Amino acid sequence: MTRKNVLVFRELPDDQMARLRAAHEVTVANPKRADQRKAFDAALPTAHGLIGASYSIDETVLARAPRLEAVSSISVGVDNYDLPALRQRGIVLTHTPGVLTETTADTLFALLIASSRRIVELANHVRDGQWTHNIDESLFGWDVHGKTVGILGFGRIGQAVARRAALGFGMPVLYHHRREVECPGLEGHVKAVSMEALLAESDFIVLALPLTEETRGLMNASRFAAMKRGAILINGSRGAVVDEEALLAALDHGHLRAAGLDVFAVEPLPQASPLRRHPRVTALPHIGSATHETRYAMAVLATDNLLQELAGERSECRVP
Ligand SMILES: NC(=O)c1ccc[n+]([C@@H]2O[C@H](COP(=O)([O-])OP(=O)(O)OC[C@H]3O[C@@H](n4cnc5c(N)ncnc54)[C@H](O)[C@@H]3O)[C@@H](O)[C@H]2O)c1
Ligand SMILES: O=C(O)[C@H](O)CO
Repeated sequence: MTRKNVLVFRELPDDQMARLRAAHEVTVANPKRADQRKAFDAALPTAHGLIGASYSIDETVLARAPRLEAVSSISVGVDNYDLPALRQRGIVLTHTPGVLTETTADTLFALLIASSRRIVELANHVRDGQWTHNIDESLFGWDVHGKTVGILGFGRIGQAVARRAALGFGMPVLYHHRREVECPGLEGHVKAVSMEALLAESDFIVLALPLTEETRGLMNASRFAAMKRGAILINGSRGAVVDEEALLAALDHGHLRAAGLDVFAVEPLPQASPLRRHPRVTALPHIGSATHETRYAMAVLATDNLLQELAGERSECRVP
C-alpha cells in the first residue's frame, strides 16, 4: 500500500502513533502552539490525512492542503469544520460517536447534582475553614430525585442522561425533538413535548445538542424567561448554544437558580468572564469525555477511521 503523509495535531497514545507510523509518514505539529505553527504550515501542503481535535478547519486551511483526502476528528462534535468546503473538495470527515456517550452523560449528571446540591460551593466551605458550626438553611440545596428533567438534543448523549435520570433518580424525562424517539427500557419514563412545555415544566434543562445554525443562541433571554422559576440549566453541548449574557441576567434576576456549564462560547473561558466566579455557576473546563479510558477509546477510533479512509475503505464514522 502507498505510504501517505499524515499530520497529527497532538501526540496520540504510543500504540496509536505506532499504528499510524507503520502505514504512513507522520508529522506531529499542533497549529495552536506558536512553537509548532511553522512545522504545521510546512506539513500541510503535502498532507493526505489530518487527525486531531478542536482546531478550526475552514477554507483558509483547506486552500493550503491540496492533497488532503481525509480528516479524522477526535470528537463527536464537528462544528469547528467547514462542512460545505470539505464536501466541495471531496475531503472525507470522520468523527468519534458512541465511545464517549456514557462518560459525557456521567459528566452532565455530575454537573446536574453538583449544581442542585451546591457540591462545589459547600466543599469549598469546608476547605476554607468555614465549617465551624452546623450549617443552616441558607446553605441547603434542592432535591434532584423525582424532579423533572427536560432534554434538548435527544440523541446518544441526551438519551444516556435520560437513562440515568429516569432509572437511577426516578425523574420524569421530557424531550423536544422533530419526531418521537424510541427509547427501549425507558417506556413510560420519557415524553415528547413542545419546546414551550419543556421550558415551562422542567426543573432541570440539559443541553446535549450539536452546534448548528439552528441551535446557535437557542437558549436566549425569551427562552430563559419561559423556563420555570428556580430551574437549573446544564450545558454539555457547545457554549454558543447559550446566550451567555442572557444566562447571567436570568441568574442575577433570580429566575434561574443555577447553571452547570462544561462548555463556553470562548474556550478557555476568558479571565474576565463573570461566569468564572458567579456564585451559582459550576463551571468545568470542557471535560465531558475527559477520562483516561474514553480519551483512549476516542484515539483508537479516530486512528481506525483515518487508516481506513487513507486505504480507500469507507469508515463507519463518516460525517454525513
Ligand atoms: N461537553 C463535551 O465534552 C461533549 C462531549 C461530547 C459531545 N458533546 C456535544 O454533544 C453533542 C451531541 O452529541 P451526541 O453524540 O449525543 O450526538 P447525536 O447526534 O447522537 O445527538 C444530537 C441530537 O440533537 C438533535 N438535534 C439537532 N438539532 C436539534 C434542534 N434544533 N432541536 C432539537 N434537537 C436537535 C439531533 O436530532 C440528535 O438527536 C455533540 O454534537 C457535541 O457538540 C460535548
Ligand atoms: O464533541 C466532542 O467530542 C467533545 O466536545 C470533545 O471535544
